[in-house]
Amino acid sequence: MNAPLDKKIEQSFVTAPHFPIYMDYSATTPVDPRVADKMIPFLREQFGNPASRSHMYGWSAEAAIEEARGHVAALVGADPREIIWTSGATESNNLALKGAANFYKTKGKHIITVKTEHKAVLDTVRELERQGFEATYLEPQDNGLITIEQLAAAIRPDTILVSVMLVNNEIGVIQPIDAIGELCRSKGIIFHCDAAQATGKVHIDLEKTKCDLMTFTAHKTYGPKGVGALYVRRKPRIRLEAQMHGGGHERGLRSGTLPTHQIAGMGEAFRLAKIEMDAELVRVKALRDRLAKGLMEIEEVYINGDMEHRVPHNLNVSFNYVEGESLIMAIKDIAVSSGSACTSASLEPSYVLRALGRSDELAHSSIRFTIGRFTTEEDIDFTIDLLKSKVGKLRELSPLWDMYKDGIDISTIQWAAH
Ligand SMILES: Cc1ncc(COP(=O)(O)O)c(C=O)c1O
Repeated sequence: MNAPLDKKIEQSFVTAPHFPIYMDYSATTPVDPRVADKMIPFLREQFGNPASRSHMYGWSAEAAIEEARGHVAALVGADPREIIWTSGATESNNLALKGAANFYKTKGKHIITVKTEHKAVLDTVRELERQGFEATYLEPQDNGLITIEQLAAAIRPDTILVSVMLVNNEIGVIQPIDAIGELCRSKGIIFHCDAAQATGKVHIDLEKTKCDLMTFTAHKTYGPKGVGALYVRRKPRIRLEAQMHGGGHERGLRSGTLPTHQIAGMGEAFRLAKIEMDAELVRVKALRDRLAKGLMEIEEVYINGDMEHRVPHNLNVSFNYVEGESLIMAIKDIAVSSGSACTSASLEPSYVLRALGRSDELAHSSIRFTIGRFTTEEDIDFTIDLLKSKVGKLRELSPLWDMYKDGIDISTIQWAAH
């Protein structure tokens, strides 16, 4: 099942003598060529260590880093001094959650998060539980969203930290972070938000939104992999316990020599996102609507997650009466994800779709289409035609589909146990 990667690539070339159409933008985005151009000088001439204070090499690297910090801050309405560089969203989530929990543990030991968060939050909270913290995992409604009433009901006198993501990586739904922020602030609780999937897709204004810690990563917004940032609010001031010790970089919060080329790339990616976001949202929404309309022409197709409170880049669809693995194999001409890419090594149905109340069968037969800056109308039309044809063919082989067509209610059948 888990063939080595070179074998998988080789096999995929056998069936598809070209790279498939990329529809997996939530796993990672291509690096925008303008971003790559911005990075190159820092790998060549301007290779200095930004912490070198005594010569031009260091100064020019430091200037690039501060410029990039300004671009990241500007996209989200923050002060540049509130941006701490990290290696990506996983590290930012770890620093935010472990850092805040440990700094404020004398105030209380209760943390609230949501069952549909990314593993970088869930596993970090689990680790904190092992260290003696207590956690509540909110169950989303069947549209993938939590309500403010649910959160209010879960808050206890010893709650110190709430972590709710902005945009879900599997279903693209947008959680109500303004209301969450208001509630947390009124109760004196720290609010962390994983916004890895949100930058360039949702307007973020941290001057207005009462969020204390926010996670970013470059590689979901046309920047390079391996670089991210954590927003740490200054007013009111949020304190963290550092998780990485060493040279005292980033005001002691995250030691380690800064990767200038990566950071310059993230800055450029976020600068472009700010300029181009509004036009891009309109274009991507038109593409997503075209895709949704085309796929809904197929019988027994269900969209997962709320369609209104959702980024236009995501369409997560369950194809009933089709075996998920067979479907993925049949549509190798497009690069998509079944559930989250981060968990696709396992064949477990997506925990996010399960949390929405989808049956294992429907969760298994779901495909996440995620599109973006370089997706074209031709890509969308190709995808619709491919899905129509392959779903039809797979259903021709399916006894369950025959039964459904004969009007038999499959849920009433008593299957023999093996
Ligand atoms: C919501 C969310 N959080 C965190 C991560 C991890 O990000 P990174 O790859 O930058 O560590 C991802 C990426 O899959 C994500 O989608």
